[in-house]
Amino acid sequence: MVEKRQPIQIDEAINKVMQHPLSPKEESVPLLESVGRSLAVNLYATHSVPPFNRSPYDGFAIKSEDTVHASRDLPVFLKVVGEIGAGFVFNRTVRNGEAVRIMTGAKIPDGCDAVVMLEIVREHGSEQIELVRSIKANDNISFKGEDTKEGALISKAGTSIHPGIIAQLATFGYSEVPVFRKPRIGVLATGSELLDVHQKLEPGKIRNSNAYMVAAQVMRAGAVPIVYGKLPDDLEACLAMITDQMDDVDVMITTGGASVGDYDLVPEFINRLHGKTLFNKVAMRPGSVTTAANLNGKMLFGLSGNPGACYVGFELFVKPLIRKALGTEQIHHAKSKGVLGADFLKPNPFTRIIRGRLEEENGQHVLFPSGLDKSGSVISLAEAEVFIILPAGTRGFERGMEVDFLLLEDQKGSEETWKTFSKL
Ligand SMILES: Nc1nc2c(c(=O)[nH]1)N[C@H]1C(S)=C(S)[C@@H](COP(=O)(O)OP(=O)(O)OC[C@H]3O[C@@H](n4cnc5c(N)ncnc54)[C@H](O)[C@@H]3O)O[C@H]1N2
Ligand code: MOO
Ligand SMILES: [Mg+2]
Repeated sequence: MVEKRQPIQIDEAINKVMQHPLSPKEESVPLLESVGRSLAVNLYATHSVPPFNRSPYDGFAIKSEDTVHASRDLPVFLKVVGEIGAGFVFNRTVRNGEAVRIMTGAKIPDGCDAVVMLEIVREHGSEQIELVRSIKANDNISFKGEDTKEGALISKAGTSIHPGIIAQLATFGYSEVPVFRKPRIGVLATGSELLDVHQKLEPGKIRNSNAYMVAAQVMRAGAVPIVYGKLPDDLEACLAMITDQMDDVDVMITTGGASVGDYDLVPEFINRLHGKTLFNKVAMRPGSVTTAANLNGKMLFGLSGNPGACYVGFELFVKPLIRKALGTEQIHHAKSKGVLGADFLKPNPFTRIIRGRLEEENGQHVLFPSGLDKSGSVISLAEAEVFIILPAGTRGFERGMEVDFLLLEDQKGSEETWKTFSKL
């Protein structure tokens, strides 16, 4: 008689996984290698930006009081006493009646309180300029600290480093950047039907797509995949591989054999490894057979062999664990609302997670399935950019109804868990 498994709700399963977090660890990498990594420290401004008052234009630095009465009828003439480009400083205090030719980015000379653009002065040789209007104090000055003051918090630990943050890191002198270490995630596909990617098709066989799909999901989540390829449905071979490699990874993922069939070995190898099963049935479709276990303090996920179910299982249960290890609180997918672009009339006792495509129509998000909505479908994943969430219940869903969806590519994520989904 086949074992009867007790399904648990998605949020409960996530909570169980998150009770076994990986502790974030720090390392240091060269500035440009930190792109896409998770910042390990709060980034504070170690000096004001800009660090000195500077000119935002090419022009002349002046004392505004010299121009108070300047007009077309009564022009003011100033003596040009020097010239500074960006990176240079004028080495004495400017006196009344004087001006310094100044280029964008150069430090405002002491004694000056305004800049006039080249376009609005009349130059008489290189020695003298003529002004026909008055200039207000502080005109055309980029003030020290106007961008940020020394000591301000710029970016929080756990933020994914993008080009804008690279600019901050460079500004504050981080040639080496403290980042959270990427967790190492082992990926092993099981199944006697599996061929390697380079192999020719044979009767009854298919190529191993899950190992590479999951490896890519691991990378998208910010961790390092250690791909062990494939093994046949052979208990001893799988046990040997997992036992050998467990020390080398933070988390182990297997795909296939998670269900109740004759060659479904996941329950057995968890047993043999004295693992503690956290769950082996989740009230969702696809991915209902997703299994999670704790083996001697490390997590093992037995994801379904069906590619659609495998993909969903990773996103919902493994990704938050990785995100937590990368120091962020936004461990879940960003969530939004849209309307269904197609009917889903069959009611389901389990929450349905449809791999979907997002379109904009009249300013509204409209959600479409991205292909064949079956657990075993692999092609529908190509266009999947969202998960459309259809709550469990006794009714189907019609085109035009509003539902929640999750974004798969979004880097920022969300702190909200599944508890917050609307019940339709
Ligand atoms: N009697 C029952 N049968 C099944 C149940 C059930 O509750 N009772 N659950 C079904 C559900 S739901 C799913 S999902 C699948 C889960 O299957 P397994 O995790 O045991 O996976 P396999 O049986 O090994 O394979 C399923 C399917 O996926 C293909 N596959 C496997 N590995 C790969 C891979 N690396 N790349 C691409 N495709 C792969 C495999 O050939 C099978 O077609 O069980 C249902 N059955
Ligand atoms: O796990 Mo199965 O994918 O629920 O169809
Ligand atoms: Mg099976």
